Amino acid sequence: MSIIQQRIYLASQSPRRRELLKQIGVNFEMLLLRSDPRRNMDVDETPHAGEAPEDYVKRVCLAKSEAGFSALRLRNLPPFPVLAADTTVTLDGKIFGKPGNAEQAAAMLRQLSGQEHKVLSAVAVALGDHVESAVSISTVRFAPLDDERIRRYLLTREYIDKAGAYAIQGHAGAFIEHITGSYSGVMGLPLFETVELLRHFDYPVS
Ligand SMILES: Cc1cn([C@H]2C[C@H](O)[C@@H](COP(=O)(O)OP(=O)(O)OP(=O)(O)O)O2)c(=O)[nH]c1=O
Repeated sequence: MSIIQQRIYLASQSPRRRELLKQIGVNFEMLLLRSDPRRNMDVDETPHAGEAPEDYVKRVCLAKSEAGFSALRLRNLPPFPVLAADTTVTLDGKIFGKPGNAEQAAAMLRQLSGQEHKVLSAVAVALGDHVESAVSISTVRFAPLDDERIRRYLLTREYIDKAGAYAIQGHAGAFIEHITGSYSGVMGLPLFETVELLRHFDYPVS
């Protein structure tokens, strides 16, 4: 007989992931790894040389969920499943993480302009040695963006903290001519894959 898990932890600082989980009625608690002074579990988010984008996003996501589960142990919290995610944008094999400043954001948006890119979102759940993950891949085609449009977008500051320097759920929604895949995945947490994984951990999702 399987045990029904009534609670999960979300190991994420991302407000988008919180919103998306709430949207589907998942009962979760936040696990803010970076706020734990005892931990030295910073996840290595630097792409390794020659690492394929899909391998990269999966590796980082698994590392976040495993670091999250270790943090539970350190804090003597009850061992419920820990969910984590990672999102990256990729164009021509290049990985676009979060821009460090407005110039980097502008450079990313100029490259995405008029092109089709992929958004990879990995989700992972860890409960001790039981760790599972899935990757959602979406294709997004941007309209051509001239410098003036990019300049105005940067003024919204919505590029901050977003992979690829844009947020589909904000003003950049108007840049998108076409998308195939998962809207929630582009936003940071692919809900279909998330629910599938949670079921494997006996978490009841309607
Ligand atoms: C492409 C895109 C990304 N994003 C966001 C989702 C992620 O929060 C962020 C990518 O960064 P991540 O490194 O995946 O996550 P994070 O650092 O924000 O949060 P965590 O604590 O879980 O590691 O980009 C959007 O909100 N909308 C979009 O359209």
